[in-house]
Amino acid sequence: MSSNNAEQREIDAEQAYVDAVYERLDASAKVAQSLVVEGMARGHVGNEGGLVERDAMVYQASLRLSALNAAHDGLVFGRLNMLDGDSRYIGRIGVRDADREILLIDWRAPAAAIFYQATAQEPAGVIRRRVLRCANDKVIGIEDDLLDADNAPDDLVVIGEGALLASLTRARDSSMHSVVATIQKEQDEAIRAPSRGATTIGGGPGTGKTVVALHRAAYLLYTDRRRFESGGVLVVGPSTVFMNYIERVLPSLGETSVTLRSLGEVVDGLRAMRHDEPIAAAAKGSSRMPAFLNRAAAAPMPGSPTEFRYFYKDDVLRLDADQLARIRRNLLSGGKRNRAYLKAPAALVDALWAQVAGDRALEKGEEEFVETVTTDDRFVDFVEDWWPPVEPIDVWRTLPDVIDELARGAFDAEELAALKASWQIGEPSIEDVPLIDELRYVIGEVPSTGGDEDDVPKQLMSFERREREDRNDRFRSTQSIEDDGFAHVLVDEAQDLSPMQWRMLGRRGRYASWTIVGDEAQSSWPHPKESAAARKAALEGKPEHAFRLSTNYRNSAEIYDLAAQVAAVAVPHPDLADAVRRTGELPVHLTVGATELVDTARRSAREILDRVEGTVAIVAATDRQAELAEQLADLLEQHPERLRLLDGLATKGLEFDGVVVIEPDAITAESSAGWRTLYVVLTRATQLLTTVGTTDGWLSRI
Ligand SMILES: Nc1ncnc2c1ncn2[C@@H]1O[C@H](COP(=O)(O)OP(=O)(O)OP(=O)(O)O)[C@@H](O)[C@H]1O
Repeated sequence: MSSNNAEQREIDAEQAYVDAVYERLDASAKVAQSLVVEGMARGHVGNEGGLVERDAMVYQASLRLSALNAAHDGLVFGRLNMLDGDSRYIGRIGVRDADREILLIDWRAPAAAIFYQATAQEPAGVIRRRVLRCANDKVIGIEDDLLDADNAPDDLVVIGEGALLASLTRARDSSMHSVVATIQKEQDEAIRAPSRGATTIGGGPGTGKTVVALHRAAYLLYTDRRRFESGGVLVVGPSTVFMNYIERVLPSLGETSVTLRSLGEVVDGLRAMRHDEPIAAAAKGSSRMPAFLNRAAAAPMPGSPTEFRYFYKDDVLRLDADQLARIRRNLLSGGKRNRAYLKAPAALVDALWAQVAGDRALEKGEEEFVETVTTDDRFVDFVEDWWPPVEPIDVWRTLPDVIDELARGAFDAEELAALKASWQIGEPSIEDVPLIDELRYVIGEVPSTGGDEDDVPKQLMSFERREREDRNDRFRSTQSIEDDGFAHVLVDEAQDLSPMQWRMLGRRGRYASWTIVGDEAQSSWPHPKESAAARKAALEGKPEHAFRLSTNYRNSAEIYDLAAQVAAVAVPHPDLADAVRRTGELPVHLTVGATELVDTARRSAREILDRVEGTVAIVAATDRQAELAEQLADLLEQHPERLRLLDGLATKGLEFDGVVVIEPDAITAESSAGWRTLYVVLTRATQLLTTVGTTDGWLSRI
């Protein structure tokens, strides 16, 4: 019997089992579907109890339905043949038969753990570990690991060369996939670590930090669904390109309830896509920012009135600039600016009443005075102009005008110029988002006029302001600050977070457990010490548990050997990984004249596109992007799905079968983190790497 025949027979046998599992999955989906329909019908009962019950039922059934649908592809992926003769099938979610007997064990269940932890040295009762490769619901291949040859029955068939290698050599497409079938032991330990404090996952490029962290999120949801689903799991990554790249992993593990945000989208209502140039970016991220923002948040809005006059009976009452400033200080000393919204009229009326001297007015008493003033349009208009409820974005817009006065020397001339220039653009950048968030917290929210403000006189409680029509609705925060907290915060590429970004995430994870993923050697943040302090503050004494992943599953050993030399220039003690896959393809460097640069890069990209099946990136410094996009438009248009042009920072966390780097020396020169960025860029390639430059200074330094 040929080995092909043996494999086909095994596939057919496995298919029969897989079919039975799908039948049960379909039956469960039908039940969930009919629960949704039934729940909807209950709403028609007409009483409130019926509605609550319906909502709960529809919600639960819909969740189950979306989990069942999401886990459909490749539902069954593993089988363990045990020493006692039993078989256990492992899948993306758990499935039972009509008698509640287990057909498929959820990969996160304790009974599935040995699928990942058993080794030939310690088989833990497992004889053969089998990975089923499926396309949709069809088994198309099998990869076996024989873990306990001594105890294997004679007729046990063993197919393939091991699942991991088979999966690593597969072509990359534009999104990350789950690795649930081939999780390695050290990765499994990080995935299943208890959810306490902060779990850090470190290790060099391509060691699976991202994919492991995502599987960990799915694991936590499985182990304590109530806590993490109701409290929320927030996954934060560097860019929208990166979020698009990873977005399919969790749904494919049956988890659809996780909030995925890039750093420019962490704050509700904001969606920033653009990075600032390095000087402005570093200044905005710096821990020198909060003090300035505090002052900016307290300052009057430009154009607010500096005087108020009011005629009452025989008196001319006047609040001049000094008096208004004093009232302002008092209001701010009592708390956040918007929180004082209801208190401002009372403070003003008090100050006015103190000036009343005329007999007619005094006779009528304070109550009538308050009534008269607070219902007078002139007063209402004044308060509206002097103490409007402010949106953080409105204060953010004032920053270029107030920074000279309010930063009090915290930034040097070069930084001030860069900050002002960036703010002139008018749209918030990714680096502005934490600033707006900071302002949001400093300014606070306008209290509801529910009537629980203690010391506000009755008349003032009903003091009504007119809605200002000119407000910029686009960036208005949609949720209240209280809604920001999550039960778990997962941060990827954490080595790049600025102090301000740590503060922004810290506010969302005060009561959360954390998973923090990073590799210092890949950092593009210029001031690591400042960031470390902000990280510590964000985690507020939570205990940390560190895991380190050691094997590079992405790069060929040939590519990683070169990249590791760049890492050694980039940082003193890089955390290097072991790349285990040799391809025989050495990286290529071409030195050419300036006029040939683009054509050579185009030719190299074309060659690589012909040689690999999957995706290819052309990477160049940020300031060449626009020009190259035009020059390479023909090629990019020919391969919209496979080819991308990116700058160094935008490649963070991504991977491609082939990479062409244009002018590596321009990338190292781009910022103080340039060498680390080049290290990131070189470690994106799984198979082929070509660098093209008019100089090769970087090669002579390594
Ligand atoms: N156990 C595994 N089985 C199969 N593939 C794996 C496994 N672990 C990691 N990989 C693959 O290795 C590649 C790198 O993984 P990932 O992007 O998570 O690494 P990383 O450590 O976050 O990298 P970087 O720090 O460079 O961003 C991905 O294609 C991932 O699917």
